Amino acid sequence: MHSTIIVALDTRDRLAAKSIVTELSPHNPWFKVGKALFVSRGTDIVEELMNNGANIFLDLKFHDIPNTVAEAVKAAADMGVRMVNVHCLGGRRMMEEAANAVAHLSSPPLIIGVTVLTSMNQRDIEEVGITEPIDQEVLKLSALAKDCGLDGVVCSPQEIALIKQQLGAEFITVTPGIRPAWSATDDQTRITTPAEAATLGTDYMVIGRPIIKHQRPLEAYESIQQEIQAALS
Ligand SMILES: O=c1ccn([C@@H]2O[C@H](COP(=O)(O)O)[C@@H](O)[C@H]2O)c(=O)[nH]1
Repeated sequence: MHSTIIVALDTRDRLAAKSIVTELSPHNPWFKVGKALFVSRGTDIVEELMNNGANIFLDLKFHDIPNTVAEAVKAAADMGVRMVNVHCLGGRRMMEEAANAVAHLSSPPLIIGVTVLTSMNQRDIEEVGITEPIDQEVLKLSALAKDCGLDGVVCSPQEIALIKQQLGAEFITVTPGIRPAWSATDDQTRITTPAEAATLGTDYMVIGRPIIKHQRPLEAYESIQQEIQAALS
């Protein structure tokens, strides 16, 4: 069992992003480029990071009509990113076209479906019309994503066990909502510690503020890595 840390580069500042990448370079982690960095720095920053050898998760959470999402996924694959995501709520045809868009490639990016955002609690989802218990909604969307040919889902670490039990260990879980005991919860609600997420068997942990807002990002990263190793040993 192995859990890969993906560091979320949630900044609009190219130099700040580069400084974190350089500081963490001894560990060669994966990096996530999301909306803030991509909207301000575009494909240039992605290419720059990949030229330095980084594995990139392009977290733009595509949610649109099937043709538009398929074209966006193709563009992400052309860039050479290792992982890209779409919203499961885009539905079956959208997810199938996203998966089919890269199926012919020899090394396609992983296509991951976003289930229910880790910032949302039961009340939040009820307000937007979802009445199921949150874990059942996540499982339902995950099963649909798998049926459509996606490689895995973004979910809370609290839902890893349910997804792995019901959909198989090979179906990938990518889990934000990771908070070491020493860090603030921020806007996340469905959280666990890195040790708990590792024990539950997550494949990728997405961690942003606990590392990038820490006074010493390398120290934070190494402390989390040690916590994970201790949990798995
Ligand atoms: O459900 C989701 C989907 C994506 N995210 C993203 O993960 C990181 C988490 O950052 P933290 O600072 O560790 O909270 C962030 O980029 C989100 O956009 C998520 O949190 N939840």
